[in-house]
Parts: sequence; structure tokens; C-alpha cells
Amino acid sequence: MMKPSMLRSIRSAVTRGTSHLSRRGYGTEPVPERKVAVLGAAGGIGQPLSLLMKLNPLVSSLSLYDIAGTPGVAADVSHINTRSEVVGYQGEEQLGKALEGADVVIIPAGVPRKPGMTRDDLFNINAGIVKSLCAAIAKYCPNALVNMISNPVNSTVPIAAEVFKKAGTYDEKRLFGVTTLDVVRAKTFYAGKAKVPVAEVNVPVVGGHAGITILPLFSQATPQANLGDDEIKALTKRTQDGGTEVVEAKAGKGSATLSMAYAGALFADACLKGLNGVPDVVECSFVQSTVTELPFFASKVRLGKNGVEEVLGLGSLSDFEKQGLEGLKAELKSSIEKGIKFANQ
Ligand SMILES: NC(=O)c1ccc[n+]([C@@H]2O[C@H](COP(=O)([O-])OP(=O)(O)OC[C@H]3O[C@@H](n4cnc5c(N)ncnc54)[C@H](O)[C@@H]3O)[C@@H](O)[C@H]2O)c1
Ligand SMILES: O=C(O)C[C@H](O)C(=O)O
Repeated sequence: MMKPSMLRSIRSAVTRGTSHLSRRGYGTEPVPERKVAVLGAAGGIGQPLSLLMKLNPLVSSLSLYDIAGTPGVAADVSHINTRSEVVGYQGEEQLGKALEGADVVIIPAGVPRKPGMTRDDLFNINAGIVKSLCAAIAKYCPNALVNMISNPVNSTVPIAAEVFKKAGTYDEKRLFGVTTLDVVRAKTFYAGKAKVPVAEVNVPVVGGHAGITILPLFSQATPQANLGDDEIKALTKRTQDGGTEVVEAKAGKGSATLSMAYAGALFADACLKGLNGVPDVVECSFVQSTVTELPFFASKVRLGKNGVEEVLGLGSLSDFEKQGLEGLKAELKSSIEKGIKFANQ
């Protein structure tokens, strides 16, 4: 049996590793009540993400929804002695209750890739799942911030926007494609190559969330390191292929789940902090945008009480990054249009 001291050190390691998952920024103020719903909570991402949200002291109510398997996950997670009340909901007839009053809805529902597939190959199944979940969000919690994880993100976010528009609830400030895993990967790979402490590293990642549409801006990485052009090219390629690296290593058993849960928890925490009025919360996300001519684009975004407070520009790019930006536009445009067309059929 695990000793209490060991359990304490695991919990503190989790909290240290996710230092943003803390009351920092609140002083002695009471932390507001916040309901977070996870849709797809019994899945490979959903389970560890539910765990991490249960560890987040900003969450007072944790609503776990899936088409199957939620009672077990909810019972399990609910025994953890942290702030939030946990309720599991299963099946479409319970979706409304799961969503009612939610401040943040995280969506990792849908099928993952197998080796040889692209994220776009998931479109036929996941587009329908996302469409119906977003229709329910429009009905039961139209003011929630929506964190879209389900792939292909480059299309599922435009689908969500169209569903909300049709329902008359669309607010571009409240819809986010979660691209945080790209940032997490870029930071890890850069720190390894530049031999700098990973906790100090920042790298913006812009564009979208698939292959060449993922554009890490290593020219803006901090701390700066003297990496050569070939090293930057290799780091860029590894970041773009990070998802595929995991899909291949899992050899048919799905895609990134644990690192995605971590990234999803980071992003949801940033949304909660923004809602709670913590200043200067900035994360990269795929949002409605005028940064380029494309209607949706990932870039740094300042989060606030209403969701997106400001979509930040790209800053100055290296020639290599300028080329990458031009090179990604056609694919990203077509994925966005595919989502819009599907939602309006
Ligand atoms: N944005 C990113 O960076 C990123 C990273 C990793 C994975 N993903 C994507 O996240 C999705 C989920 O991946 P996973 O590994 O957790 O898959 P998984 O198959 O392990 O889990 C998916 C869960 O969704 C549930 N589900 C299916 N239809 C549903 C519906 N209508 N309502 C509610 N729940 C439903 C399933 O029952 C299952 O529990 C995939 O589309 C994957 O490509 C995105
Ligand atoms: O690669 C995938 O299919 C999952 C996810 O988008 C990832 O980047 O890991």
C-alpha cells in the first residue's frame, strides 16, 4: 500500500508540474464557483483530463459526460479530496443536465487516429459528434467557453461556430480550438535541443493543428539560443509531426492522451483564470481571427472575463517562418471550408 507521505509527494509533484493550477493571483479573495464539463470524459484523454480538473482548485463543480463509462470514472475521481463536487452523466438524455450552468466545456469526444491516418481522416465520424454536442451547448449553456480538442480541430472549430450561429448563440470570444499540446511539444523539444531549463522556455505556435499548419515560431522562443537553420528546421518538423510520433509509438492503440490531458488542463485553467479576472493570461489557441486573411487561425490570445479579450498578432517572423506561414494557408483554408460546409448541409 502507498504511504500517505508518498501520496502527498505525488500530489505536490502534480501541482508543481502544473503550477498554473493554483490559487496564484487570488491573494486571500474567495475563488469564484465555476462549473467545468468534460464531454468524452471516459476516453483516453477524458479520464486523465478529468483527474487534472479535479486537482484544479478553481473548479467547484466537475461534470463528466460520455456516451458510456462515466459512472465509473466519476465515482473514482469523486473520491479525491479536493474542492469540486463531481457528477457523472451518461447517454444523450443526460447531456442537458451535464451542461446546465457550465462555465467551461471541454470536448475530447470522438475517435483518435491510427497509424497511416491523417487527422482529416477522422472528419466523417467526429464532425457529426461535435455538431450534436455543440447543438446541446447552444441550448443548455450558451455562455460557456468551449475548448475544442476533438480532431480535426482545423474543421471542428468552424463546425462549432456554424452550429452556434444557427442557434443564434455564437460569440467568437467563447470558442477555442485547443492547440496547447503543440506549444507543450515545442517547448519540450526546444529545451532539449537548446539545453535550457524547460520550465523557463516559451515558444508561440501559430496556424492550425495538423501537419504543416502547425507553425512553431522558434525565432521568438525564449530564452534565445544559437541554434542553426538545420536545427530549427528539424525542431519545426518534429513539432509538426509530434502527434504522428505518438500515434506510431502507440501502434494502433490511439493517439496522445496523457500529454493532451496535461495540455487541455493547462488551457482550461487559463480560461478559468481569465473568467475570474486574473490579468495577463495569454495562451495560443485556434480562434476566429483577423491576423491573416483566414477566418480562423491559432495565435497568442489574451484571455479575460468574456473569453478572448485580444487576439495578438504574429510579431516578426524569420524568412523560414514566413515561408511556413504562406505554405500552410491553402490547407488550413480548405479544412476550415470543409467544416463550414458540413455544418450547413
Ligand atoms: N487537439 C489536440 O491537440 C488533440 C490531441 C490528442 C487527441 N485529440 C483528439 O481528441 C479526440 C479524443 O481522443 P481520445 O484518445 O480521448 O479518444 P478515445 O476514443 O479514447 O475517447 C473518446 C471518448 O469520446 C466518447 N464519445 C464518442 N462519441 C461521443 C459523444 N457523442 N458524446 C460524448 N462522448 C462521446 C467515447 O465514448 C470515448 O470515451 C480525438 O478526436 C483525437 O484526435 C486532439
Ligand atoms: O495526432 C493526433 O491525431 C492527435 C493530436 O492531434 C496530437 O497532436 O497528438
